[in-house]
Amino acid sequence: MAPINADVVNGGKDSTPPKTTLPEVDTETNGNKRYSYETLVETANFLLSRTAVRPLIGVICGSGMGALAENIIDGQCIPYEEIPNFPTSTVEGHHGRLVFGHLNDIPVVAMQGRFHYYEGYPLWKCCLPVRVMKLLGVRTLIATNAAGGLNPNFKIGDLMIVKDHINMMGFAGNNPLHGPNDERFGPRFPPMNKAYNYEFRKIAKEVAKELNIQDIVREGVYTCLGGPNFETVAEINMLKMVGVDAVGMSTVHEVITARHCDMNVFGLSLITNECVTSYEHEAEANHEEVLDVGRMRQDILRKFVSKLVVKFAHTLTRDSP
Ligand SMILES: O=P(O)(O)O[C@H]1O[C@H](CO)[C@@H](O)[C@H]1O
Ligand SMILES: Nc1nc2[nH]cnc2c(=O)[nH]1
Repeated sequence: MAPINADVVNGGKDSTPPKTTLPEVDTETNGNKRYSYETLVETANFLLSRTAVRPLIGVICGSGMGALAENIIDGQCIPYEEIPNFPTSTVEGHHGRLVFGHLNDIPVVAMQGRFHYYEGYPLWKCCLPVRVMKLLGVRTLIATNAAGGLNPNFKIGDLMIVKDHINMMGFAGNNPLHGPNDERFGPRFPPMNKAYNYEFRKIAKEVAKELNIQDIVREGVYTCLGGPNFETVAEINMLKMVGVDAVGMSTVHEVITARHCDMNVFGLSLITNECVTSYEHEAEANHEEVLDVGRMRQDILRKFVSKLVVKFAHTLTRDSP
């Protein structure tokens, strides 16, 4: 085989470097300059000028779970493209807008579309909306997601109350709080042993009974991997060994960011597929199936989350001075 001729690769005899189509980036930040507290205040002020709603609870809608925001009365939608400093959604099943309004009379803001690491955003940027919510006055975050089930007792379509998470990406040093810390958001070393509010988890189990959906409501440990590929058989078997019940590509970093700035957190996974644990298994995970299960469960999810919002808001009123 003839050797590769660098001149030909470079487009001829000209020794000037070839033109690249890649944008120039700041290599240290991969083109993603961190935003200061003041910049996020500007973003929050922009939103406050666009809506009269002053949300107490924020909801992040998982893949295919955007219908959660459809119960919002007087919903006022603001596309991410219009919001200063906001990233944009690139994943199917994520609308890409904030919806402000009322769920059962409780002022809320919902993200119809979240940001994932695999879209090319650093973790701090995936979590920027959480900090903006905090600046808007949000005190409780409900983070929902679609996830693959590892627990053999889980079925497709089950809802898993997140009891805890394992920050796999954090084990490798990739954390939304990596970098300089601004104490106005929270402390340098935030504790994480109470990440998912215990009282909220109890309330959610009671509400599940009231709605007679207790048979499909489970509780377990979630982990987030970077994605975008689904897992290998060996990876799933390893995750099972360390106690993971459901795996996805989101939520963990949002929860860390929310807890850092002292928000209360409730996490809910919709089990959209069974994770494959054997090489004989024919089926493969796919995003279409994930979205289909979201559609299948949308009515139940809407009822469940609307009721939770009211109960969670009451705990806030009770705690307020
Ligand atoms: O976590 P959410 O956004 O619900 O989405 C989950 O579903 C997608 C894969 O189908 C991934 O983005 C995974 O994270
Ligand atoms: N990583 C991961 N994310 C998911 N999102 C929905 N299902 C899955 C899954 O099986 N694995």
